[in-house]
Amino acid sequence: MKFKFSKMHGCGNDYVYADCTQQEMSNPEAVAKYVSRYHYGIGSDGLILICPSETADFKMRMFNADGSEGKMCGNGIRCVAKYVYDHGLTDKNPVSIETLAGTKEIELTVENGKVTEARVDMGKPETRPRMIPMITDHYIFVDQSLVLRETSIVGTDNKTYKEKFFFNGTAVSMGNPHFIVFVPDVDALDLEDLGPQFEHHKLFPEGVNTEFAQVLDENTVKFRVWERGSGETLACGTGACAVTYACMKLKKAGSMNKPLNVHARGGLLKVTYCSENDHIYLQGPAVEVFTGEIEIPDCEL
Ligand SMILES: N[C@H](CCC[C@H](N)C(=O)O)C(=O)O
Repeated sequence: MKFKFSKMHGCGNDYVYADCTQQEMSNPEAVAKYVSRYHYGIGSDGLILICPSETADFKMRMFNADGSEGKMCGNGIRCVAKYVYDHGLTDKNPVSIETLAGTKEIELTVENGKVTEARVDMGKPETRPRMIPMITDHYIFVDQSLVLRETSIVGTDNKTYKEKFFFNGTAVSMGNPHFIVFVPDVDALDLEDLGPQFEHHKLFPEGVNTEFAQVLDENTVKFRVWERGSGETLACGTGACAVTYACMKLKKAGSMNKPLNVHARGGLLKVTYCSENDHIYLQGPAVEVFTGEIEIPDCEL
């Protein structure tokens, strides 16, 4: 199977993008696994398809490195908007893109005919447990935060994890599930060890993206992320929005209608909570690195 692709990233959260406006791709789950392998494929956090839509200008389908389909991708949707504008598929600005988490509107910043950054209306954050989804039996809430105390957990992958860990976190959905844990020093964490324990915790029946956040001052927070289906990535757009909402809800940082500076390992995202419509707005760069064509042996699919 052969297809043309564009390699793009938002703050280092990189995906392989395939233009499927003329022809759909069969078994994208298998393609996502192949292109994400860092030494045998192209190397990426996953695959994003740009598809036609009956209800919006375009549709985005995103697949994590393990082939699982995500409902929304904040860094990815900025790159989709850049792709369709730069490659002449549309001259609209703003552009609307349908996702499994609803249709999003993206305002483009254009310099010399190319999109350099974009601002996404990410919609409303959701914190009701059953909407995350999160099963909160046997857990307690402490001042709106969820306190996990486990002697040992068996994950949804039936592995038994760490004898004891204790975290105080907050769950927010941006159309996909996030659990935000505030820590004193994100750089001191061993995410390879911690990440899977949250991702596969029975508390989250559909898995979870986990952000470890460190407040630097009232206008600045930094975070690392262990993404569901992709592991640690250099940035997570929906995660930055979830972190911003958690910071405001717990009065740790940020203020309404003013951008919070959210530093991911791969770059800076500016996130604003608008009190007028309860929507969160995500602003950040979108970069096309190179284009190419790849032939994937049928035996790999
Ligand atoms: N791993 C996520 C999808 C990608 C989100 C992230 N890359 C972003 O920029 O929002 C999930 O399965 O819900």
